[in-house]
Amino acid sequence: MPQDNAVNDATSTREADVIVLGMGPGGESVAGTLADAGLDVVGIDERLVGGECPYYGCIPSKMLIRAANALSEARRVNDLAGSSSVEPDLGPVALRIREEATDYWDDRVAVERFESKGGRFIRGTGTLVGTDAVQVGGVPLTARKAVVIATGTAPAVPPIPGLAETPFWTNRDIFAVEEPPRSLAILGGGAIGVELAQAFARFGSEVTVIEAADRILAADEPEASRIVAQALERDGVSICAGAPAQEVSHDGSVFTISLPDRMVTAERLLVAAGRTTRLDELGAASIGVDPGSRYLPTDGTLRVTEGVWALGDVTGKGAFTHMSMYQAGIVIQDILGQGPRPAEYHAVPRVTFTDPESAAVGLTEQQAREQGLRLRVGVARVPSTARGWIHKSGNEGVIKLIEDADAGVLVGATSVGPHGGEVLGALAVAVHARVPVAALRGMIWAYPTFHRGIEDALRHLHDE
Ligand SMILES: Cc1cc2nc3c(=O)[nH]c(=O)nc-3n(C[C@H](O)[C@H](O)[C@H](O)COP(=O)(O)OP(=O)(O)OC[C@H]3O[C@@H](n4cnc5c(N)ncnc54)[C@H](O)[C@@H]3O)c2cc1C
Ligand SMILES: NC(=O)c1ccc[n+]([C@@H]2O[C@H](COP(=O)([O-])OP(=O)(O)OC[C@H]3O[C@@H](n4cnc5c(N)ncnc54)[C@H](O)[C@@H]3O)[C@@H](O)[C@H]2O)c1
Repeated sequence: MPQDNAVNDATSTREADVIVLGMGPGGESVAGTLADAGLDVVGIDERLVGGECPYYGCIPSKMLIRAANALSEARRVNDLAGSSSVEPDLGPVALRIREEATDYWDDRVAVERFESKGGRFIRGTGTLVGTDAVQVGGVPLTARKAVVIATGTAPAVPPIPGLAETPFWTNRDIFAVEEPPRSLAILGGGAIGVELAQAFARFGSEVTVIEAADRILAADEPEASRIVAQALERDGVSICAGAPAQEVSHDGSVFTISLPDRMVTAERLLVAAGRTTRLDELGAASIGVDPGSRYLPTDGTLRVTEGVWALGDVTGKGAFTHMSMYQAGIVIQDILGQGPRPAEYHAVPRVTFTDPESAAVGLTEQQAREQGLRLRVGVARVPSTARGWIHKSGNEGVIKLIEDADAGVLVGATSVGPHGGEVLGALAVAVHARVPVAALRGMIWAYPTFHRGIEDALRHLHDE
C-alpha cells in the first residue's frame, strides 16, 4: 500500500468547497463528479482510493468465484458430457487479482484520475472536528459548501477470548493468498463467509464455516439458506451453525476454535463476522451524532445535518457497492442544487455469488409479516421448471415471491439458482416499480429461460 502522506500539496490551501472523507466507490464518485463540475474538492483516504470493493471485496472475490465455478462446471462434464478430470491451481486467478484487479494493491491510477479532474487528494486518517471541518495529519481543513462522509466499514473482530492474539485473516488479507490453505476455518456464515467457503473448497481447501445463528445467510429466506448450505456441503464444506465461537488459540501453526460442542482446527482462520463503522474514532460527536451509534443517520437526500452528507456502508442502508453508488448520485445532485428524488429503500437488490447464486430484493416473508401485511406467497422450485430440468447438474434453486395481497404488488422476492442474480433483474423491476401482479401474470415469459420460473411462482401465489 502507498505510504501515508498527509502533509502534501493538497493541504496547501486549507479550505475547499467540498471535503470527501473516504474514497471508496461512493466517495470517489462524489469527489470526481463534483471536481469535474468545477468545485474545489479535497478527497481523503487512509488506505486506497476505490475502497473495499476493488482491492479487498467485490472484484477480487468475484474473480476468485469465477475461477472456482469454472472448476465446478468442468467437474459437471462427468454428469453431462463425457469425462473430465480437473487439477485446481489458484495461481492464475491469484495473479489476475494482483495484476488486473488490484494493480498489486496500488491506487496510483485512481488517484491520478481524481487529480486530473482538479481534485486534491490527501492520504491519511481524517477526523471530523465540526460540521464544516475535518482534521487530517494534524492539519485542519474547512469546507465552504459540504462535508461528505463515505468512510465505509472495516472488518469487525468479535471479542472472543484469545482471537485478537492470533494471526487470523480478514477480507483485507485473503485475496493476497497465492496457494489455498490446506484447511480454512471461517468465522461467520454471512455473504463473505459463504462465498469464500465455497470458492476455497473448490480449490481444494478443507473448509469449516462457524456461524453463531442457527443457519448460514440468516438474513435471507430460510429456503435460500437451506439450498446454499446443501450446495456448500456438496463441495465438502462443513457447516457448524448455532455455534458461537467461545475461544480461539493458535499454537504457531494451527488454529483451534472452541465451539459449545466441539473443537475445530485449521491451518488458517478467516474472520468474516460482520463489519464496524468506528464512528467514535471518526469524531461523530462533533457533528451531533451519538458516537455509540452503529450508523450515521441520514434523511432522504443523505444529509446528516446542515452541510454534512453521508453515503455508503456507513449509512446502514445495505452494505453494497450499488447502494453506495446510488446514494452518491443523490448526494451529487443535492450538493449541485439539482433537487434529487429522495432515496427509496423498498427494493434493495442483493446477490450472494455462491453456486447457485442467492439473490433477493425487498422484504423477506418474515419482514413482511412483521409489517402486518396480508400476504400471498408463491414458490417455484427451479429443478421443476422447464429450464431447470434441462439444466440438470447444478440446477438447485427456488423462486419465492411475497405479495402484499391488499395492494396486489410484490413487496419481496428471492431467486436462488443458476444465474439467480440475473433472474433477480425482472423481480427487482417488479418490486421497485410496484408492477401489479395482474400485469406480471399477463406477461409473455420467454421459454425456456430461468426467469420463466417467475411465471410458475406467480401461478403458485396463495394466501398465507
Ligand atoms: C469480501 C467482500 C465482498 C464483497 N462483495 C460485494 C459484491 O459482490 N457486491 C456488492 O455490491 N458489494 C460487495 N461488498 C461490499 C462492498 O465492498 C461495500 O459495500 C462497498 O465497498 C462500500 O462502499 P463505501 O463507498 O461505503 O466505502 P468503502 O468501500 O468501505 O470505502 C471507504 C473508504 O474510506 C476510507 N476511510 C475510512 N475511514 C477513514 C478515515 N477516518 N479517514 C480517511 N479514510 C477513511 C477507507 O480506507 C476506504 O477506502 C463486498 C465486501 C467484501 C468485504
Ligand atoms: N455479494 C455481495 O453483495 C456481498 C459479498 C460479501 C459481502 N457483502 C457485504 O459485506 C457485508 C459484510 O459481510 P459479512 O459476511 O462479514 O457480514 P454479515 O453480517 O453478512 O455476516 C456475518 C455473520 O457472522 C456471524 N457472526 C458474528 N459473530 C460471530 C461469532 N462470534 N461466531 C460465529 N458467527 C458470528 C453473524 O451471525 C453473521 O451471520 C455484508 O453484509 C454484505 O452487505 C456483500
